[in-house]
Amino acid sequence: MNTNGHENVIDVTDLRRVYGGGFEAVRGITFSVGRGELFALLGTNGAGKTSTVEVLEGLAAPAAGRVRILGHDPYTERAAVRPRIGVMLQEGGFPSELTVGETIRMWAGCTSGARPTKEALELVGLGKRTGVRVKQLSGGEKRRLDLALALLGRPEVLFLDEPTTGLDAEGRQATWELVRELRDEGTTVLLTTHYLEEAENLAGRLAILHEGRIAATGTPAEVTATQPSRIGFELPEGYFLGDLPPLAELGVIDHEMVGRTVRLRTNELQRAATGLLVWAERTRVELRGLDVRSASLEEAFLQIAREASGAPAALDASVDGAEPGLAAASGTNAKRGAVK
Ligand SMILES: Nc1ncnc2c1ncn2[C@@H]1O[C@H](COP(=O)(O)OP(=O)(O)OP(=O)(O)O)[C@@H](O)[C@H]1O
Repeated sequence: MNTNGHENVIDVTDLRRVYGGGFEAVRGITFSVGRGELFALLGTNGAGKTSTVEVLEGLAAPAAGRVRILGHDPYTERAAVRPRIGVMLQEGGFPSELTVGETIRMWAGCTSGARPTKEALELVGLGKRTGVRVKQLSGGEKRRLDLALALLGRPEVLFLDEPTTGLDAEGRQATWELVRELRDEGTTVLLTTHYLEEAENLAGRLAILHEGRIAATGTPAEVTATQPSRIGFELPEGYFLGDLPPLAELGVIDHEMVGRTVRLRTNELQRAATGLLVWAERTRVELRGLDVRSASLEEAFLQIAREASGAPAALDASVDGAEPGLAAASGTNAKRGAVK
């Protein structure tokens, strides 16, 4: 049971995974997912997402720690767990000479309580492709066939490893819609993705993995709230940073000025924005290009990954859309200061 009194369908405690040769890809992670929740695992390439999910799916044993899926050990009690879960691997391997219809019928033959194959294919938008050989499907269509196979057994728990990679925008939206419907029907979903927008749209909670450890976890709003908000504007000609109200008093934690563009970071967005606007009003100046924004999940992700690697925070990430760190690394004419 979790703290809300709901049954934990996925329970992971101090999980470690070590590959032959001794490389520790997962270094002690703990999280749980309640029934009907959609939990996203995010992380940079090689962070350990697939290594984690494979253990949860019962495909590999943990080196240490405890994993329970629906109350069972997915590795040693595979027979109890497998019929109740659906797995969409990152790379599904289908016999390429079979047609879509033959593939799903073959799968249905091995699945207890399978949905009608026509229904599963229609759910993923492949209803009209039954006669097509798998080798003739596009990459996105293959991903959708993978999803149809994962859904076939009406799973209580669905593992989706990068389900929308290779899908066009329309296919991605359709998959999101389907995943939302499944979640609303009570399916518990564990999703790994590189699309932060996908996690922001679908996940009730998420964890950001970095080098085998959880660097941040919570609801998307909680994770983004850990990152400072940003304000950017053009300082009018004839004005200098020193003409602004004392930035520390506005709750600004650091700032930089590149040309006439001022960028600030703050954990007190309303106070900082109000202070600046009151100053501008009193001084009768216009703050051109004023841009006030909370961190997005993407910014939070990039910043958390940077911090976890020991790199300094980037000031200019959201104001002009540059990749965080680029200006900090190369901005020779940038004046930058931490606000004491
Ligand atoms: N079979 C293996 N043997 C040795 N090391 C491996 C093996 N599989 C993965 N690794 C290593 O484990 C680490 C985690 O890999 P994993 O595939 O879990 O990351 P990921 O977060 O899923 O990455 P991606 O986003 O690129 O899919 C990486 O450093 C990877 O090189």
